[in-house]
Amino acid sequence: MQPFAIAPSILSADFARLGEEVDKVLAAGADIVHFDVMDNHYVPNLTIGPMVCAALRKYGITAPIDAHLMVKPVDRIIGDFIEAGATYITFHPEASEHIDRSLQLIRDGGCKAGLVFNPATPLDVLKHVMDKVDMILLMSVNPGFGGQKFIPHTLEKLKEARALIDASGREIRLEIDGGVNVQNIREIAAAGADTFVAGSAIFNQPDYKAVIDAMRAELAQVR
Ligand SMILES: O=C(CO)[C@H](O)[C@H](O)COP(=O)(O)O
Ligand SMILES: [Fe+2]
Repeated sequence: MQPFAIAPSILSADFARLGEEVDKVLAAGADIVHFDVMDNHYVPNLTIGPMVCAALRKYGITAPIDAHLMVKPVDRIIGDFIEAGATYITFHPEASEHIDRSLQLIRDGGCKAGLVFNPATPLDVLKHVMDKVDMILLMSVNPGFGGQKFIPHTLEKLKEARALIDASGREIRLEIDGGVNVQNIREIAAAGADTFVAGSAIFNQPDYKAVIDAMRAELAQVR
């Protein structure tokens, strides 16, 4: 199993001061920067794109950037995120005509590739592409907005994904995204997640370090 990682979603950061916000959350102990890309087509919201990812790299952010693409069709934008310095690039199977090809495009660009599953999307396709994924991201809300409530059914799905990862023997991160907070992170980790996206739970509080420390204290009770 991968070491636990906390990945603040900058969707809930102050976009007018984005560089400072990312610096601040990394100084507070975050491991990965979760970067939500929404296209007002695949999801009903519009956020940030590869130029902002490149700007964060230019500003000096060296931490891993986890680009969560909620974009359809996805293939055309993959190259832009590779160029922009993303570390992980994940996409939804519904947003790709050729899932294997999209994963290969990401890997050929030197990035880590991942698939994202909405709450009602089954994990079936995974068995055909397990050798090409470095991350499996389970959505615990319907994608499009921050600040939604965690869907409890996702805990069962996490156990299913954890079993598939363990059986594969590969080093694959199991990430959870949506409604994660200090109160539920321990149960989510116990169900098999190792990478925790949290947007509103961190950025809506004045002291990011206090939230991240509290999350780590919960995680320390799992392993
Ligand atoms: O992908 C997302 C929404 O589509 C976001 O990453 C997610 O919602 C994080 O926000 P919060 O922690 O506030 O739920
Ligand atoms: Fe996300």
